[in-house]
Amino acid sequence: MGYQSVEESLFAQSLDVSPINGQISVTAHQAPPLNTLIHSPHPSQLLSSSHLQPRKCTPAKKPYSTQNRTPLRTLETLTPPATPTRNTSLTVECQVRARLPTSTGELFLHLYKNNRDSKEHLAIVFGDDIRSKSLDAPRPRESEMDRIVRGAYVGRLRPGQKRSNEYSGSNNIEKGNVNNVLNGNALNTTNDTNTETVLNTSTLNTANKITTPITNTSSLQLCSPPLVRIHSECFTGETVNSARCDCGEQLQEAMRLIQQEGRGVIVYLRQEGRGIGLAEKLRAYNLQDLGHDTVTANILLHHPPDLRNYDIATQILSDLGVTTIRLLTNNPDKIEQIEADEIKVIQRIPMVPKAWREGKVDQEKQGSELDNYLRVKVERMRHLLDIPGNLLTQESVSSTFWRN
Ligand SMILES: Nc1nc2c(ncn2[C@@H]2O[C@H](COP(=O)(O)OP(=O)(O)OP(=O)(O)O)[C@@H](O)[C@H]2O)c(=O)[nH]1
Repeated sequence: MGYQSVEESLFAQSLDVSPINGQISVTAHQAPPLNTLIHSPHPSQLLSSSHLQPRKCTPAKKPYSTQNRTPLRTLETLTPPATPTRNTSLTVECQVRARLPTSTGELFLHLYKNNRDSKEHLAIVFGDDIRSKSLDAPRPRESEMDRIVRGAYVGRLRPGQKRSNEYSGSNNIEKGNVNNVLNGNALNTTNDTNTETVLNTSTLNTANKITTPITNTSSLQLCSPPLVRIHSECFTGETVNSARCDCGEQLQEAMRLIQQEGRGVIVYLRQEGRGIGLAEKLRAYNLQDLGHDTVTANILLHHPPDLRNYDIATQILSDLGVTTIRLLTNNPDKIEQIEADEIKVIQRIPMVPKAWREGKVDQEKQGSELDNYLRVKVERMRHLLDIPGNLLTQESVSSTFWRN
């Protein structure tokens, strides 16, 4: 990830951010507190904004001026959770599964626990034939009712049901396959033809893993590896409809596309703010309001541009028996990381934001915060998206800012 300006590299000088095995590795070297950085003469001389002019700074006992500010990042907390030898000790287990009817169809929400963090990562599963091995595996001393309550039942529950393997309702699992499911074997609909496709395409590089429009045919549903989205939590975009990013739209679109096919998975990872958490993301928003882009704002807060990793997602997919996939993403880093974990991505399906679908942006909305956010993803985070023609003629926000 290249630094874009002298100031950015100065702020980041306490960090080495370099990719190792597709992972970003971060090492801190005595990172000075943020207030020192903001008030230190050199970077601030480069700033036009009066908000960041140097002012007298007496050494404070606390590293931050705000009482509630979390302490400055230390070496330990700056290091991303993943290590180059990933996955050896990571395990995930589906704790509970439940059916959710939605306005556009039905899904099964799977809640996972893992031995690395205490977050409730989720798999949103469409289609009855995708089953969690860890959920279906029998547990010591559990009763039939225990199995039902944690969601390890087959078919649909009905009032008064007493057994977890009583087949009921209409779904894709034939009666004869119930035993398969109960034995922990997720049903495999991949046929030989498909395997061939996988072998033939496995040498494609990430950028070339493109893309055919999704067609809604029943043969596709039966033969194709499932459509998958690995989505990172975004409270602002998904819950309060922030227009700073396209996260809410992406989640909705992924649900629509997968529901249209009738089969697939959204792994919903609790790595808010590209892994820095909501509080830090909100601080980053304030820096963005001062004119910094998303990457620079992270660096100013002593974070790497993207702190996420996807090994919990790959473990969840493996648990669901979904190891060959068609992935909804524009992010090549995501593809590289999950392929390193032995998930085969045979097709990348781009997620083109609505605002950019026509190849040019509505003149009135041009230059919006969303445009800037998307543009930075393309220009600084390698995202595989075409910038609309009329935006290409504009300078990006960050370069304009630094020029002033
Ligand atoms: N630090 C930070 N995180 C943000 C910001 N805006 C959105 N996010 C987070 O970014 C994550 C989504 O990442 P994106 O880069 O938009 O998309 P992606 O998942 O990498 O790529 P796609 O698969 O193509 O969608 C979510 O965790 C959001 O909370 C921001 O301004 N700063």
